[in-house]
Parts: sequence; structure tokens; C-alpha cells
Amino acid sequence: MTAAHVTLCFLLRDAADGEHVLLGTKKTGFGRGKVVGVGGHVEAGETASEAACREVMEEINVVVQAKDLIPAGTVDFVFPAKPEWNMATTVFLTREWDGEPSESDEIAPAWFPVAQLPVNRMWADAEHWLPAMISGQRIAVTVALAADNENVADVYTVAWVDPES
Ligand SMILES: Nc1[nH]c(=O)nc2c1ncn2[C@H]1C[C@H](O)[C@@H](COP(=O)(O)OP(=O)(O)OP(=O)(O)O)O1
Repeated sequence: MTAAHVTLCFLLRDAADGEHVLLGTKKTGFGRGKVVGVGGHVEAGETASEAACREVMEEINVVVQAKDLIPAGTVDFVFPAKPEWNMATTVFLTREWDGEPSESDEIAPAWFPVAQLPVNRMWADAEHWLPAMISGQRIAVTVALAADNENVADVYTVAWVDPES
């Protein structure tokens, strides 16, 4: 599939009521108004790790070092009714960063309990892959969106092997 290469990076921390993940309300561009992961396009000459570190800095003002990124797998978002929206996503988790997440022009971050993700405000596909990745499963997921570009038509998941390990 022809697809833009993007990254997502999920910060994780433990709290009294269990594990929390940092998501954010997208303020601009693709997916505006939805609660999404922090991330964006991999630019020419960048690795996915470099892009993830840059995006967390740009979007939530924290420093994540590439060595602290935990590869979680990939998600290919396929929009059959809108192929120009197709995205090939490299997903990372991290438990280490410097700074306190804060709002940018692009995203308003907030912590959510992993056990209670705000699925009604997220892309409909997120519940099919995000909890599994946060739980430590390394997976390669293909999501086919429905004709409305919102609902999920199909999800296909296989084990993922890190090509860099
Ligand atoms: N079906 C889907 N479910 C989901 O959870 N995230 C999705 C998705 N389809 C796309 N995404 C994510 C992946 C990517 O991080 C993001 C889109 O990238 P960007 O935020 O960079 O796009 P924008 O066009 O807003 O920004 P620029 O790159 O600055 O133009 O949307």
C-alpha cells in the first residue's frame, strides 16, 4: 500500500489506581477533536525513533531519548475510500522522559487509566490495538476503515518482530 510513514509514542506511568497512558485531544489537522496518541509524520532523512522523539518535544514539550523508546510494533491504517489518508505507523512506548507534558498548538495532553481508555473519543480502531501494545504485546496490525472513514471494517493482527533487533 502507498502510505505516509508516521509514528506514535505513548508515555506510560504507574499511579495508585493502576497504569496510566498519555493521550491528547488533537487541536489541528488530521483527526482534529479526537483523543489520539502523540506523534506525526516521519520526515525525510529521519528514522521512526528520531521522529517520535521530535514529535513528543513539539507536541507535549517533553524530552524522550531514543534509547528509552520501547518498540511496540506497527499499525497500518488503510482508508479504502480515501487512500491518500493511508498511514504506516511505527509505535513506541516509553516510561522515561524529562519534563512535564504540556499543551501545544497541536495537542492538549491528558493522562488516562489504561483500564478506562476514552474509546468513545478516540479513533474507533484504537481499542483493537492500543491495549494490546500497552500490555507488552508486540504486534503488526492492519486496520481497514469502513467507507465512512470512521468505523472499522476489518482488523488483522500478527506477531511483530523488530527488524532492528
Ligand atoms: N485510524 C487511526 N487511528 C488512530 O488511532 N490514529 C490514527 C489513525 N489514522 C491516523 N492516525 C494517526 C497517526 C498519526 O500520528 C496521526 C496523523 O499525523 P499528524 O498528526 O502528523 O497529521 P497532521 O496532518 O495533523 O500533522 P502534520 O504532519 O503536522 O501536517 O494520526
